[in-house]
Amino acid sequence: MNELTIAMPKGRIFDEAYQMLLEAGFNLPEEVEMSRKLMLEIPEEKIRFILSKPMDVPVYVEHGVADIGIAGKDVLLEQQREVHELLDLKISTCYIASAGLPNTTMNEIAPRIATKYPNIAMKYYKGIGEQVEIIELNGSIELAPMIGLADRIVDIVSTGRTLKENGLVEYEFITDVSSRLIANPVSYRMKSDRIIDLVKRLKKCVK
Ligand SMILES: Nc1ncnc2c1ncn2[C@@H]1O[C@H](COP(=O)(O)OP(=O)(O)OP(=O)(O)O)[C@@H](O)[C@H]1O
Ligand SMILES: O=P(O)(O)OC[C@H]1O[C@H](OP(=O)(O)OP(=O)(O)O)[C@H](O)[C@@H]1O
Repeated sequence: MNELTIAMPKGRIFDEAYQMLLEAGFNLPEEVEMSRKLMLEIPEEKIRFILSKPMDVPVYVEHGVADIGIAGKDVLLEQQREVHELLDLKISTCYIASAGLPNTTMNEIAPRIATKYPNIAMKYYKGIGEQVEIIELNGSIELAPMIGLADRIVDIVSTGRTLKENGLVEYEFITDVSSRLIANPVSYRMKSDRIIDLVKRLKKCVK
């Protein structure tokens, strides 16, 4: 049996994704002590996990150092990497929307959009025929309209709490997001038995 290297996102997605693998019948330690270890070997299952930043999962998979990975659709849409998307796990669901201060219109000449997702935002505004200036930020995106840096933000909404607590309102829904199982195209051919088995088992656990 081939060994499978799985790139797992640390943070929000990890627990749900790991739980799904347990439900799919993989013999993994129930309590993953969240040590500082970035690589976890599970010899009984011939699985090795690498724990990475969510944004980096597709990088490891595209380069083939991980055979498969679990990544948010937001990250996949933003990066457009050469990976196969095998299954929608329907976990860590949220959506991407535009938001801003209430009752405001966008500056007509060069509206400014703050976001962690420059490609998604640019594609969206191009699609609706708006020419915008993108301001890329790495977090706390909601600050941008509050302090006059941008007319709108394009960001993830889950409960809506961050928008609300910062006095912002949602303007346009852009796209739904959930976590996906992705594979390196070469691994998919070379380790097809293992990967197809994994997909079949996970498919049964999708809720
Ligand atoms: N409320 C949410 N905010 C952000 N991402 C969410 C949310 N709900 C689900 N997700 C999913 O989780 C992923 C981000 O996970 P997480 O927040 O752990 O990482 P991150 O914010 O990119 O990492 P870091 O803050 O460590 O740089 C997203 O790519 C998205 O698919
Ligand atoms: O609708 P909600 O449930 O409030 O979730 C949405 C918020 O969560 C994420 O931020 P995160 O906590 O990752 O912080 P950061 O982007 O500032 O790092 C996202 O960028 C929103 O700000």
